[in-house]
Amino acid sequence: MTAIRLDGKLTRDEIFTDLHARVARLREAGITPGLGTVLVGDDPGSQSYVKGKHSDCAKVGIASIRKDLPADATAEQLNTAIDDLNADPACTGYIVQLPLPKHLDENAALERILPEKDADGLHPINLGRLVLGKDSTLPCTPRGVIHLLRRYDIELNGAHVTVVGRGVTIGRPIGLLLTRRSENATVTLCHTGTRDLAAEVKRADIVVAAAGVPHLITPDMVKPGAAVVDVGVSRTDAGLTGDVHPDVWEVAGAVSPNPGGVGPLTRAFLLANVVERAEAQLADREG
Ligand SMILES: Nc1nc(=O)c2c([nH]1)NC[C@@H]1CN(c3ccc(C(=O)N[C@@H](CCC(=O)O)C(=O)O)cc3)C=[N+]21
Repeated sequence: MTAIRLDGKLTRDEIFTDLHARVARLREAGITPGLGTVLVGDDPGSQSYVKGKHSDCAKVGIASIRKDLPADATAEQLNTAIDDLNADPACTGYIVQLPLPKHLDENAALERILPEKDADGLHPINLGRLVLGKDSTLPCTPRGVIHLLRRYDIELNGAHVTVVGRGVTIGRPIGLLLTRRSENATVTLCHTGTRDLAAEVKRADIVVAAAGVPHLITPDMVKPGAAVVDVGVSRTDAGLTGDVHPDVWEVAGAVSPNPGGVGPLTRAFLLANVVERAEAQLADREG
């Protein structure tokens, strides 16, 4: 038996079709959504992600603004780039690409972003609103995971989801989304301190692997028929390697591969957040 493939690229294309139409409507009303990116340094992974985000923008008609700083940029230079985007009316939403070089403070950078321009949904105000159950800009990768599962009719209501990894971009926030009444899942969050990872994964109807450890999830750990979403990615000598061992395809009912799974959806929901911010601006203007 081999698992069905949760196809992130196909699903991304569907989202782009919808966004393209919404962007056209905004432009007719005189608002062009604009995505800004702040990239510090020349890490090849980050360079390639940022490039991908700007080429996605071109596909759906969103303007894009790049601010690239050298690896030795000072906190003042970073603050200036953030303040410029906060003040720029052409930028309706933006991100500071993570990770930042070690000498810069990521939390300080995230907090400096105007919450209404936070395209990542990682500003403390937006994360706090999510905890409180208020409308907020949602983190892109968790949104992508949930959209992909729903797209392939994988039942979330009552499902047991085991999340592996406690990072701020996925592991921490995805539990907040999945345990809302609208998703109604039960979530176990595992990390490097988890005593028996295999047992926690084995009980899951859905496994979300976001640890960044190559092939951490092996077939013996997976309940037959479970859905496995591979979010973690590592750059190895052999190329990009996900957290899920390829033999898991023989046991699982559905697998979201990496690459080709959640990554394209992270980018799609980044654009969706930018479009939604611009739509909110339009509603304010007309309200
Ligand atoms: N402020 C911030 N926001 C982020 O959303 C953010 C970030 N920092 N830092 C790094 C991570 C990583 N991330 C990815 C986005 C797209 C792919 C993606 O599209 N991957 C393709 C392959 C692309 C390739 O080959 O490089 C795929 O999975 O098929 C992967 C990873 C966003 N991140």
